[in-house]
Amino acid sequence: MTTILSIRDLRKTYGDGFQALKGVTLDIQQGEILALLGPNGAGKTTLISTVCGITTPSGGQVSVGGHDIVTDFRAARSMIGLVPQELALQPFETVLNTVRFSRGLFGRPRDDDHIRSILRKLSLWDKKDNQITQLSGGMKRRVLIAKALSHEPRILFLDEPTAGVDVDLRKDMWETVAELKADGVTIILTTHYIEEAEAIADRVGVIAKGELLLVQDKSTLMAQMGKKQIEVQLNEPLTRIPEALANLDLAMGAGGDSLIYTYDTKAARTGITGLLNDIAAAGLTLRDVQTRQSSLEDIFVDLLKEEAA
Ligand SMILES: Nc1ncnc2c1ncn2[C@@H]1O[C@H](COP(=O)(O)OP(=O)(O)OP(=O)(O)O)[C@@H](O)[C@H]1O
Repeated sequence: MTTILSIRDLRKTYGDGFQALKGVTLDIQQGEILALLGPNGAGKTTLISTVCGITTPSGGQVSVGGHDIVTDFRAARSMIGLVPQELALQPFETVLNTVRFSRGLFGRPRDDDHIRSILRKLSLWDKKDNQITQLSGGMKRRVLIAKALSHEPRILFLDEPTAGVDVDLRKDMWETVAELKADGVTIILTTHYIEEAEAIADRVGVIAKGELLLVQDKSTLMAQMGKKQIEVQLNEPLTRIPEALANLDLAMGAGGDSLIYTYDTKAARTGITGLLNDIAAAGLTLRDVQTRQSSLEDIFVDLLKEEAA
């Protein structure tokens, strides 16, 4: 694996003294999709803006394809495409000219074949002569992506690509991101939507109050999510777990009137049938059974709670 973006101890203190980034360290591998999750004000946009040179870092280093974003800014920036949160577009310009113009801003020679292929990929070719103002919100978002891809960047930043977007359009956007990845583009996106991270990311990072709390493979996180608990409520409270159930790795609920069994939802055998049989064989009778599943959302909320404590 090749590291395409390396962020080391990145700090940002705004002019009013507010510390928006408190030493973020992160390596991004070529071709991966990383989703950055975090509550409002966590520092996600600041992180992206700093890497893209819109905001100056207060400390730390960032290099893009080996180019330092401060001392070798042009080379670093030319490798990056940025899709901002706001729909900042010239309303009366045509789609084609808007995207062509963006490429020119990076000093790249005109290449209509490349622009055509981007517009085709983003299903915008039919609209190439339309003014931006004639497009739907979803199409405008696609134009922002086309602009960001116009100069052939290797890394694409998407800042909340589906904020306020309906479900169909969100799924559409996920497909577009998957196609870009298939073309070898590295993608870093910020999102408030946990299901978005679940749907498209290879890795998930959680950021809060300017600190990166966790970065992990999505599959590892999903394995954590895959845990489910079954709580068996008993008619008679226990003082201790009966000997006959000792090999089941059970926990006793508060007050001793329930037994809690944790299992992996993805396992071929969950062991629930055996559990219920063994409980009956131990002479215990059930009053009720409840199941609980921990989700990425639970993990996320717990992390933020720990951080606040
Ligand atoms: N120019 C600025 N001057 C002072 N503080 C700022 C400035 N820009 C952002 N901040 C503060 O820095 C913090 C991080 O903001 P940022 O926009 O990076 O968060 P975010 O994670 O992208 O949030 P959201 O999810 O709401 O977009 C916030 O508390 C914000 O108020």
